Amino acid sequence: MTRTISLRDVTKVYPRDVVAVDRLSLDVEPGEFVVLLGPSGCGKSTVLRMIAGLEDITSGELLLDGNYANHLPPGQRQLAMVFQHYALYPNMTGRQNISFPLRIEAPHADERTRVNEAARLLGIEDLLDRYPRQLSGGEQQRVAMGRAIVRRPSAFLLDEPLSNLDAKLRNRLRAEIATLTRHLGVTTVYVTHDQSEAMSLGDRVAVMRDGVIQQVGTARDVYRLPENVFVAAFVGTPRINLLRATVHAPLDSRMSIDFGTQRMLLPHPLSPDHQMLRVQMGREITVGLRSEAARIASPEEMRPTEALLNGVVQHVEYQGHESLVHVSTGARPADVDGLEAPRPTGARRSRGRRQGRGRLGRLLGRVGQGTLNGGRAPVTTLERPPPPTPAGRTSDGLVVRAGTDVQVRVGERVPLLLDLDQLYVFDSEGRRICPAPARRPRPPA
Ligand SMILES: Nc1ncnc2c1ncn2[C@@H]1O[C@H](COP(=O)(O)OP(=O)(O)OP(=O)(O)O)[C@@H](O)[C@H]1O
Repeated sequence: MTRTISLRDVTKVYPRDVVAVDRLSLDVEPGEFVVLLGPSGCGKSTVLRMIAGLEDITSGELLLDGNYANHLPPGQRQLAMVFQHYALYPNMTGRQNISFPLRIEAPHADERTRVNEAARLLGIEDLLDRYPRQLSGGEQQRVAMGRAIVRRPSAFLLDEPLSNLDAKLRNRLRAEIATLTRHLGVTTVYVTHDQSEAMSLGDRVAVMRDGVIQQVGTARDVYRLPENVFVAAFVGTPRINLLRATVHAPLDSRMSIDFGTQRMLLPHPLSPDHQMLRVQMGREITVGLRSEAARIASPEEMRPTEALLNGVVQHVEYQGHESLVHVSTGARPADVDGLEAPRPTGARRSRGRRQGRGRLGRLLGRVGQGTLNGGRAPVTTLERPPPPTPAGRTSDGLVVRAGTDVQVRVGERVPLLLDLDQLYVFDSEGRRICPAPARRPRPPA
């Protein structure tokens, strides 16, 4: 059996008025794998713990298979939770650890078949007689998973189960968890602050910030259609380039986006999306461009949907199959608050960041650095070239993906062709206005 998990307007207030979760609603369908993704302290674990029954719900409703479940003790919820810290009993073997929940439920039953079955699924049959200290981190986490699945739960709640492991092992176990939960067909809610983990695991990803869900969607949707600048900045590597800009819309000439040192003329006639920008005239906007939306190429190669910018190469990250080129264009980077919440080493994190800020005020604020320059469609006006920046300084560089055939040197001035179909614009409150909410960007050529 697998379950539906529904949260309706759920709020959690800890002592001293710390609002950890704020009117959160989410429906997880039977067999679905949903990832809660967000920076440290945004309330992910609290949501999981409320579903598990380890935290009381301050207000709102938890429904399990449509039935009100706020009051059910953890043991009656038939949910299995796996934590970041494996929490194995050190004086028990793998087999004893895995069988422990069964022995609690039915002390005299023979649990060997179920333990063997769980061990086979996890590929740890040979490790059952070892103690935790004789197991690697990945093996310990498999035993912890074994302890969770042996009860044949109707849902898994996984709280950063891989974060203590090294990157290689994490990737491997990630794939194993995806295969295992699919095989078992069990509803899964998985918490992580690692966006690449979220994107590779979940049927859907719920991006959280300050106790509030910002967007729920497939990995593709949250990447390609971020509803606000926070989601755009939190999801994707390298981080989306974000630039401050203004819309210039004179009655007698073409509309443009100004980045300060460079002006990007919008193609005429305006696309429906670009028409939406007219109302932003005079207000500050944020322009977002992912690294794959710009290319270093000669202006003669410019396509009708591209715009030209010039920049100066600041730094080149060689990645083998490609290079990430940091280019200074002289535009002002936009900041998004809260993306980089420091991750405490202990279990608890900072609190009470909510006071004194409106909801939308909190939205803007948290993006890291990113730099972009706007250039613009069929015609780009370079009013003045960007000033060269000291070599090695990359914080204000627009990051552009380049193939291995593109050879550039630090300090070199390069043309950038920007794909306008992949241009995001966010209003002064951080909401995406372009592509318009009902429209989708075209896939890259
Ligand atoms: N028992 C508690 N008492 C008081 N405040 C708490 C308690 N547990 C969590 N908090 C606060 O609630 C907020 C959300 O915490 P939570 O652990 O849910 O965040 P998280 O997104 O899971 O973070 P992390 O990724 O670091 O695990 C934080 O501000 C945290 O300090």
